[in-house]
Amino acid sequence: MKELKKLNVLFAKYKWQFIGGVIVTIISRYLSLYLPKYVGKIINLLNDYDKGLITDKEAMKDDLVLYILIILGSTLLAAVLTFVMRQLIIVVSRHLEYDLKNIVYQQYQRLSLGFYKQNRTGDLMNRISEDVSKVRMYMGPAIMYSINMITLFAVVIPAMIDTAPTLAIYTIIPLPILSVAIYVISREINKRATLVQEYLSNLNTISQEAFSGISVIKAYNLAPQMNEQFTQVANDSKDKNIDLARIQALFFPLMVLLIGLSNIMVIYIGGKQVIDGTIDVGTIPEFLIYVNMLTWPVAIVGWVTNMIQQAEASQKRINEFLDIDPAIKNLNEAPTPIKGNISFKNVNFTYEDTNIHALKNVSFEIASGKTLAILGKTGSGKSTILELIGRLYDIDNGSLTVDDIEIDQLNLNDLRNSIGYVPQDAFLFSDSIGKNIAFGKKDASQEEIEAAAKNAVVHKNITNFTKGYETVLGERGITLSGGQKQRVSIARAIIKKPQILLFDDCLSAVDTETEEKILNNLKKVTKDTTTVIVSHRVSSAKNADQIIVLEDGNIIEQGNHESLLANQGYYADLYANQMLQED
Ligand SMILES: Nc1ncnc2c1ncn2[C@@H]1O[C@H](COP(=O)(O)OP(=O)(O)OP(=O)(O)O)[C@@H](O)[C@H]1O
Repeated sequence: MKELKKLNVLFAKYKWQFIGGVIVTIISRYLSLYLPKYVGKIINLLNDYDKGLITDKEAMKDDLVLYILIILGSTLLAAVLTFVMRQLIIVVSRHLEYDLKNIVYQQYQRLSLGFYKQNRTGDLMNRISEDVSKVRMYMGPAIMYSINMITLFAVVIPAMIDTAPTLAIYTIIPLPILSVAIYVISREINKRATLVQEYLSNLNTISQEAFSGISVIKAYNLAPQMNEQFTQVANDSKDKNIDLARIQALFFPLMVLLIGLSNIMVIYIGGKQVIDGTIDVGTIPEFLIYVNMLTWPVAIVGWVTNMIQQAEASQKRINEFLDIDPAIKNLNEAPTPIKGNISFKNVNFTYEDTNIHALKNVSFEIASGKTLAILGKTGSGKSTILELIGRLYDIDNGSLTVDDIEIDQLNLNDLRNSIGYVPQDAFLFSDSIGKNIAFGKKDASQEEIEAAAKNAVVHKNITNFTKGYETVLGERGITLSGGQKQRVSIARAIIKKPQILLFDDCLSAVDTETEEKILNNLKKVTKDTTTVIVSHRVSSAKNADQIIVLEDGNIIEQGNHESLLANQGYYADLYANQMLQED
């Protein structure tokens, strides 16, 4: 229960509903005692009449009607209260589930990029859906059934002992056996159900990958292999389902058997006691009802125990994420407006998970409003520089300042708000193109959206679609070409009019002519914006105020187009090669 303690804060928020739920449960269980008591009385009355002990038939009839009305009234009231109990406790559990999901989601948003690189999306999704659902089972049904069972025991057992103590002991004996048996079975059911779940998720992964990669599958004629793989996993999944069905099939017969045994015990022992004259005949039906009232809650003890164990395991997984301190924290809540002077002095950076020393003693400066281009072979550390400017990671040592303030001393929100970032692989949401562009600026008008699209040279492509800016992208919407995606992503960044623009090789999928147009437009609209362009193409870099060339995390060349050409190094070679290709 250690892990579940974390939920107490949440429970406290709804304590009155809980207390109400407990009170209502106690009253409703108390009312349910009237049924067995009065059934017993009715049988005794009829028995007395049968033996000729009652002579006033009319008075007896009146008593019978009264008893039946009492049974009806108490049962009805108990039913209404049971409904209220469910309303209180189960509704609270849904509120708690909602609160918990929000807490987990907010924590996800706080966590740094490194966390997402280390954890699989499926796992993140599972903790917020599957695990939270299992915890809800503890917060709702498990607690409700436990309260129900405890109160039922507290009222029924004293009533039984009060009526017939010996018979009560014999009747109660088989119940713990039932409880243990159900516990063992439901544990096995859970084990098998978990396996079924795992196989189902394998099946989902295979089908999802087959659908997403359908073009590769068709091009390589891999359909038969995929079929075979799918059939294999589907077969395993079916076997696991059958295993589960087998054990589930045991559950109810076992319950019926044990209830039957308890009933026989009541009739056998009770019958003997009636013959001995120690109890009335009406006590037998009264006890039969008690047994049936107690069986379900007792059976449920095993089930509830399992539910709590599962919730404990799930909450442990949730806590693992909740307890993580984000690697990147905002150390300054005071506003720090950003102008965009960026300076790297002997910056070193190593990726913790791979231990790759991605930047080695990197130094350069960009004045506000100037453009820096970064070139270099793949894996040389270009994107890493952009990630450090966006403070997605903190540097190991050296100094990285923006407007002469160490980057970690800036208000993180101000820093991020001042940056327009276009990643290497443009990610667009399954929403309209217009909304995807406006994502960079919440209150953007249609004119602003179109102006950004025009500057990113994608406006014409968009207006060619039948629905224009309303065209929905994503799984069920249309898919844009690589170059179109990149340009929509650029429009999203520039609509924000940021102080710093970071372009991570985001012109790679557009032809050089369009690239030229975009860069010229950018020059006009981002006059005061510090721009960093990562590229493999000299054409993207040649007009920059400053160019650096990286190799294996080191700056090997630094200057502008002319000085680097004169240098006759990597840049000059690259330029010569690329000019040759264009010719
Ligand atoms: N999140 C990460 N975790 C661990 N290592 C990483 C991570 N991102 C990049 N690296 C490693 O750091 C080095 C520099 O990567 P970076 O992405 O900065 O290169 P790049 O110059 O932008 O390459 P490309 O031109 O292919 O995009 C590479 O060796 C890469 O494998």
